[in-house]
Parts: sequence; C-alpha cells; structure tokens
Amino acid sequence: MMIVPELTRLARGHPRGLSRLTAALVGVSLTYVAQAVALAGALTAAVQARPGLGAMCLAVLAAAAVARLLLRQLQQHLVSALGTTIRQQMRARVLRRILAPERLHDVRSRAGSARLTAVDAVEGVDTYLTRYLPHVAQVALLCPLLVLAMAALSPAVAGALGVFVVAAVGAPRAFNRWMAHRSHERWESYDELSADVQESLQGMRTLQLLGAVPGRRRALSARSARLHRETVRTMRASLGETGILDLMIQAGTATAAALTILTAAGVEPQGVLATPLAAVAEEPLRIFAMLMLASETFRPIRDVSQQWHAGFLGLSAVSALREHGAFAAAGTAQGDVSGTDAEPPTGTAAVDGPAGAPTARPGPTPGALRLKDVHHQYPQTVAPVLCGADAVIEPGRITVISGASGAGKSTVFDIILGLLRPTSGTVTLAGRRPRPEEIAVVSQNPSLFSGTLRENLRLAAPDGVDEATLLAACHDAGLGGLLRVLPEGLSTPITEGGTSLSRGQAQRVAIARAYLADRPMILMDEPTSALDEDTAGAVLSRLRERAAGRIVLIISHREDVAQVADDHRILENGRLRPGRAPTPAAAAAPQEEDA
Ligand SMILES: Nc1ncnc2c1ncn2[C@@H]1O[C@H](COP(=O)(O)OP(=O)(O)OP(=O)(O)O)[C@@H](O)[C@H]1O
Repeated sequence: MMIVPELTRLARGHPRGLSRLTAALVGVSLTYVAQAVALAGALTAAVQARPGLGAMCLAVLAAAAVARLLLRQLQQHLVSALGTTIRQQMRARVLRRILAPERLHDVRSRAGSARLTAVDAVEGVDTYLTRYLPHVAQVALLCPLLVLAMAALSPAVAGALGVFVVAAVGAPRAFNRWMAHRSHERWESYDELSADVQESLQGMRTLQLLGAVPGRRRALSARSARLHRETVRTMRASLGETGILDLMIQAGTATAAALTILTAAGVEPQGVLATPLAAVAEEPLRIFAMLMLASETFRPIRDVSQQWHAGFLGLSAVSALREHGAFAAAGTAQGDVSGTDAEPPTGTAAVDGPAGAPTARPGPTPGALRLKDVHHQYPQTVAPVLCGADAVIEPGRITVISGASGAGKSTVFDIILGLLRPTSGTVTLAGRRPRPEEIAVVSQNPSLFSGTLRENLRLAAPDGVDEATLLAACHDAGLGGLLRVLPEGLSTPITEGGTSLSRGQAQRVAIARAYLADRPMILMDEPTSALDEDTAGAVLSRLRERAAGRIVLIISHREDVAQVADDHRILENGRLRPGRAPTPAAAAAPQEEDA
C-alpha cells in the first residue's frame, strides 16, 4: 500500500466526490457482509431445520445482490465524475506549465516528454485517485469495524484477526521505498523512449537524408529494451509486495477459522479437544457468522491490492507530474480549466498569429516601441548577447534590423514578445510593457497545424471573421495565386506541420495570419526568406499598406527588405546602430508622431 503526499493532497481538494465514492464503496462491501451473515443464518436454518429462518436469509441474500448491483452503478458514475474533474484540473496545470514561454529557451524541455505527462501520466493518476485511494479509505473504515464486530462474537479471534489485518496493511509498506525507486526508473525509460520517438518522427526527413534512420532505429530499440527490463523489474517488486499481502490474508483467514473452531469446541475434562460439531450444533449462528466474518474482514484489503496495480502507472508518473507543475497550488478547478487564473510572468504572444485571445481587440496604435539599455545573457553562457541595445521604433514606419548570424536578433524579438526577460533594461510601448495581445508575429519557420487552410488562418483572426477578410489577408500576403489553383480553396486540407505546403507558401500563410490578427505591432523574422524576388516584392509592397498606423519590425538579411525600410538598424556587439539611409521610396512613406 503506497500513499503519496502530493496525490492525497490533491484528493483532499475534492472532499465531497471522494467521500461519496468511499461511501458507495463501503456500501458495496457491506452488501457482502450482509450476505455473509445471511449465509450463516441459512446454514443455521439448515442445521436446526428452521425453514422460516432459511427463507428469510435467502431473501436477504437476494436483496444484498440487487443492492450491490445498484451501488456498483453509482460507484462507476462517481468514479467517472470525480475522474473528469481531477483530470481536467491536473491537465490544465500541466498544459499551463508546458505551453509557457520559458520552455522555448529551456534546453531540457522535450515535446514527447511533455506530451506523455499531459496525457498518460494524468490518466494514470486519475486511476490512483479515483480507485486506489477510496479503497484505501475503505480499508481504514471497514476493517476496524469488522474486527470490532468479531470482538462481540469472540475477543480472542478478533485479537488474532486484528494482528493479521495490521500485518497485511503494514508489511507491504516495507517495499514502498524500493517500489518508488523502481517505478521512477521505469517512468524515466518510458519518458525517454516517448520523447525520442516523437523527435525522430518530427525529424524523419532530416534523418532520412542523412542516412541516419538505421542508427536511430537501433537507438530506439535499445531504449525499448531498457524499458522492458525496467518494467519486468518493477513487476517483480510489485509481485513481491502482492505475495506478502496474500500471505497475510491467507494466514489471517486460516488462523481466525482455526481459532473459531478451537474456541468453540473447547477442551473435554479428560484433556482432549471436544468435537467442533457438538459446538456447531449448540450455537451454529455464532460459529458460522465468525467463519464468514473472518473472510469478509480481508475483502477490502484484497480489493485494495487489485486497485494498486491499476493505479501503479500514475504512481510512477508522480515525479514527472511534479516537475510539470501538476501539484502546484493553483486557483479553483474552474480557473485551472479556463487557464485564466494566473497571468504568466511575461507575455504569451503566439508565433505567427495573435499574441493572446483572438477576440481581444487591441485598439489604436498606442505609440512608439522603446528599447532602453537592454542587456541579456543566457544562463550557462560566457558572454552577453545584448549589451545596452537602444532603439525607438515608430508606428507607421517599417523598421528593419540586420546583423550577423548569432548577433542576437531573435533574442531582441523574444524580449519584445515577453518570451524572455532581459537581464536589465526596459522594453516599453507608450511607457508600459507591450501587451501580448498587441503583437502579431511572423516567424521564419511558421507552425501550421493539421486542418484546413481556413482553420489555420482563423487561428489568428478575431471570432466571426468573414470570408472576404480572410481572402483579403491572403491576397495581401501573396497567396492569391495559390488560392486560384487550389480546387478546394480555403477548404484545402493541410498536413500536420504544414508539410503539404512549400516553405514559401507556409511563410505567406503566416503573413496572412499576422494581418488577420489586426494588431498594432507586427514582428517579422525573415518573412521573405523562402520567397522568390517577384513574390517578395509584391508581398513587401502590400506590407507598406498594412503598415499604416502600425509598428512593423522586421529581422532580415535580404537587401530587398532593407530597401523598403524607413528605419534600418544593425545589431552588432550587442548594440543597435543606425544602418543604411532610407531609399527615396521608403523615405516618402507617411510617418506618424509618437503618441
Ligand atoms: N536558450 C539559449 N541558451 C543559450 N544560448 C542561446 C539560447 N538561445 C540563443 N542563444 C545564443 O544567443 C546568441 C544569439 O542568438 P539569436 O538566435 O538571438 O541570434 P540571431 O541573430 O537571431 O541569429 P540568426 O540570424 O542566425 O537567426 C547565439 O549565440 C545563440 O547561440
């Protein structure tokens, strides 16, 4: 029997559900006790030839069977209701931790591992909480009551029974530490295999091109073999525990039965044991009831042992769940589910789309974006990336930042987005931190999701966006030609990861999403890197129209992008310095005062 403090704390957060469930369970067990007593009565009726008593006992047996059926239905219903609540609560907490900006810069975070925790681990814990724990509560409630009932019939037998109940519950706990260690190791293997498989699938194309598929397959087979070994070891440990438990149950039942017979039979005056049959004939109900009760006292313990195996997966996932914040003190279950009861430390701007809920309307451009003396150094690195970057980025103008690879351009973006906290310095929009819902982002490698093109575009758009707005955004993003040749148009299905589109097409979908998001600030990371010159030219000229009244900040190495810049900066040695002067076309573009 293993009790995990975090899981019991979590269960205590649902006292009503858990106590109802335990009550239903105790009700089920009491029907067995009633049947045991009725059976003792029926045997007594047979021994004493009392048909009236026999009929009554048979009626009780039937009523107990019907009651058990109904209580089992109720128990299933309660398990499902409590399980749903607990799963939603834990999953919301885990997802909040997984889908957090900090993870983007966490070198240890792995998608497969996060997925495993959010799906399998939560399911496993549900079983532990909704099945195993109520059974443990039942043992704590019912076993002492049954021992007391036995004490009313025979204190000696009750004493022996009590000793074996305590041993059956307590002895397997000696295995707890070992079991915890084994199950933790098993989960680690499971987790690593899951993360490796997911990463291999994602990088399949690269592995294929590199000729690294056979090597990867061998590595995965080795991981799989390790998981098998860990599972077998864990099963062995679990079997050891179950063996001890069963031994105590059998020994306890046999001892109680033997004592019942011996104490009932008594000793003849000449020093030999009297025949138990005489005692049975004298007080059959007491003897039969004691024999039945001795067995029933161990039923809750036998049940808990079965549930233990069902809840074991969840138990082994406890450390992963702990690491992913599943037990973090949070608001109400409702708040957890909606995910709105705690604001993340920094912004949550989504890549290639709106930076918050699509329904949030950002309002007019609030003013200039200012970077003031921004410094940043990543942990475990020897030198800072940014050493006092300063800039004022005006609305209504296109600002382009260039710089050598690794100069820190994406770092600047992530700081503006709130995905990274600068080591020092400030980023402000009209004197305050930019709000996530004010920024639309076009990343260099946009993420597309399985679903239709329309669904991918709508991710960014406010609720109820009409077809004409979607088409206008596609047109301005240079997708008009593609839409004309797609037989299903916006209803065209897209594969997972957007692999059914070319890189350039995916990039333009990302640009359309940014337009649909309709935010006062657009950040673009190499938005035309996969486009040919003509397409890039068309996209950039429409960008100028879309830039009216907005802050548009682009990272790009491309000369054609630098040419449309009203304001060109070069990131060098951690600072932003002025770049090339604007071209006449760009200089003629309308400018707006800082609000
Ligand atoms: N999470 C991280 N931990 C440690 N170092 C990091 C991390 N992210 C980025 N860096 C380092 O910070 C530096 C700047 O990276 P950044 O991605 O901002 O450069 P960049 O100018 O956008 O480069 P590129 O043009 O090649 O995309 C690089 O040296 C990079 O290795």
